[in-house]
Amino acid sequence: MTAVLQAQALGKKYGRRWALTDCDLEVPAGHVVGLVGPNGAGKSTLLNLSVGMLTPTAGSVEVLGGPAGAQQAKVGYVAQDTPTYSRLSVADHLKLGARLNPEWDDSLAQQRIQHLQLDPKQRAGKLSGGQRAQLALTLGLAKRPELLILDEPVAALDPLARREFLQDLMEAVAEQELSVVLSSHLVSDVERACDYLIVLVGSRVQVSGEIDTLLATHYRLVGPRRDAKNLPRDQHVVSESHTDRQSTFLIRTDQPILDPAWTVSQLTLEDLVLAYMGRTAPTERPVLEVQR
Ligand SMILES: Nc1ncnc2c1ncn2[C@@H]1O[C@H](COP(=O)(O)OP(=O)(O)OP(=O)(O)O)[C@@H](O)[C@H]1O
Repeated sequence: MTAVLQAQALGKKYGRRWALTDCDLEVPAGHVVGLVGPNGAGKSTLLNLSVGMLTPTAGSVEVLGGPAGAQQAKVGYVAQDTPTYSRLSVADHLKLGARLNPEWDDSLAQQRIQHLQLDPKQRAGKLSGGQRAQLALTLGLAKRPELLILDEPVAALDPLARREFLQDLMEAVAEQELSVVLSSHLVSDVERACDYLIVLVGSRVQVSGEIDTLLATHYRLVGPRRDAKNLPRDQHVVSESHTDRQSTFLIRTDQPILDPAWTVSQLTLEDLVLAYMGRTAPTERPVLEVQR
């Protein structure tokens, strides 16, 4: 199956600073992908490279099997600042969407606008931030793309609207041949809506994969103090902490854990994300919001 997003040694530099480095990804179709990471991690940079709005400094990125930027009819993109035309009304935006997009689903767009109780005559510039975000998301969905890329789509929405929107997304993925990549600061949103995870910290992908597989291959080990170098070779340490007598490791392994000295437990998604987020140097330790 064609990867919806494939990056090889992808990098982007602004001036002297790398915003994204050595990024290798192969995201299969049919997923809702959660791209998480702290402020400044490189999420928007990766998404902008994926839609061809930025050109790579190093490596390459392909979307739906073709060069990024050459797939505009098949890719919907809602940027972080949910761009709309402030002087155009809600209805004008839908007309524009219909004119620009060959697969435009006008009944979906009209139904959503009605459900959201947006006044079609209202100018976008007079909408609240959340309403503007909803309008931008409606345009993205009604385009009927194969891949929908959303940069912090729900940040401006209230909790109920956020939940409903994520639900809509999951339904759209189940019903249509749609894949979604969305960035978020909120593990709870990822937990609710996503089945594939990419953790990006300090311009590097720390981990990526199907969430079920990631959860099935990560463990917390608690037991008598031990040095990480004495663990079996298949056990990759994600994080570790020690007291005088006890060690706690978060590890990744495909193999069973046979050592009876360990108390072994599964990780939650939040544990897993935070463990990878904590792998940067303490001075640049990121903060991830965990909201319920
Ligand atoms: N146009 C630009 N010029 C210079 N530096 C930039 C530019 N855009 C982004 N950066 C820098 O690149 C790094 C990654 O930024 P990016 O916007 O991709 O992060 P992000 O993970 O999306 O952050 P946030 O969660 O705050 O939106 C940051 O250090 C940022 O300051």
